[in-house]
Amino acid sequence: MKRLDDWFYTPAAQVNLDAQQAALARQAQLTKPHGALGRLEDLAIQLAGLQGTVTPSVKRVRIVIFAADHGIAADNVSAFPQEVTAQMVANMARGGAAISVLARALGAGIELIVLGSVVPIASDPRIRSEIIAPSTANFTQKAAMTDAQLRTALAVGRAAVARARGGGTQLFIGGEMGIGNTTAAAALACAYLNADPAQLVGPGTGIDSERLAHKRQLVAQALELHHHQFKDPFATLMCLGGFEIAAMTGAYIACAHSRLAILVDGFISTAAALAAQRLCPGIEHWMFAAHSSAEPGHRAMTDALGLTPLLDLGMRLGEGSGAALAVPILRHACLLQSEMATFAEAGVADGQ
Ligand SMILES: Cc1cc2ncn([C@H]3O[C@H](COP(=O)(O)O)[C@@H](O)[C@H]3O)c2cc1C
Ligand SMILES: O=C(O)c1cccnc1
Repeated sequence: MKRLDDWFYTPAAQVNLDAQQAALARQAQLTKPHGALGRLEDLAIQLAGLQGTVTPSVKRVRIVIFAADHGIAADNVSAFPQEVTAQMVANMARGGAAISVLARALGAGIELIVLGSVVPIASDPRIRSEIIAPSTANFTQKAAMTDAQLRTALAVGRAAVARARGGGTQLFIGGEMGIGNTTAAAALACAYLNADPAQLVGPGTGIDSERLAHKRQLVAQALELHHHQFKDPFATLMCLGGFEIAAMTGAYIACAHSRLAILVDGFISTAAALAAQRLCPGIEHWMFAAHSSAEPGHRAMTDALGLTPLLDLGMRLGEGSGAALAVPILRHACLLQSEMATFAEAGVADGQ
């Protein structure tokens, strides 16, 4: 049952406009032609507004990976078998996944949370088990999850942000692992954007054109089955989402409530961001889009959120990997804002 006083409907915190204004003024005094640092200037100014300081910092980065299996995987929508979700979580715990390498290189903290797995995950202190069910239901037949399951998933994300906040995190990255989740993400994108599966459903891990046509057909079938729910963003997420997508949605909303900047990764993360924006208005001001995913349909979502991706490396991995690669850009934007000399300090003549 929808209750408007539920925490996830609370609008995002207001950005600190005074800090943003002060950062803008400082940019004009730094020893460079006005605007010469391009988007790095905008990033520093936005971060100043989010962190409430003229000298923002994103030294302390937290990456939280949410993993879960999907009922829709039974319909052959991925190039890989469903067991890969659990196998990749184990790989992440051992430090061998792409995101493990990137997190190490950044000195970023990483947390692994499993919300649903068809393969039992061995007890491992590096993996947090928040199992809701082995997988979501197949959304071509019924709602992917129940109201209670969605609330639990959202709360798992919120709790992860509370732990990150407690550790002094300055930038939050959500990553995901879940075979079949590009189908769920595409279905969500179609529902929230009222778009055609032909435009937004793509090959994910790399299926051929015949299976892609089948994947589009399944999404169209799910949209037909659940369309009467699409006026309600919560019910839309319940019908079409995944546990990991919903947890990421909850995490993003908690960031926007607790004044924590969000770096959004690729296709699946952006679907979670879109869900978050429909539940929690204004959250897009707390977000940066890290990169353009090669998955077609990503662009429609970043456009709808009003976000311009920082990188375009042709990546289509997920795990938070594209976001990790964009961290140095944000870090350097902050360092330039904080450490460059002003014209007055350096004795350099200012321009007009
Ligand atoms: C080895 C491997 C590592 C991954 N890391 C992220 N994904 C990505 O691929 C999956 C989504 O694609 P689809 O919808 O086609 O299944 C997700 O788990 C996503 O994070 C991976 C996929 C595989 C196979
Ligand atoms: O951009 C992503 O997040 C993505 C794209 C394809 C497969 N897995 C993840």
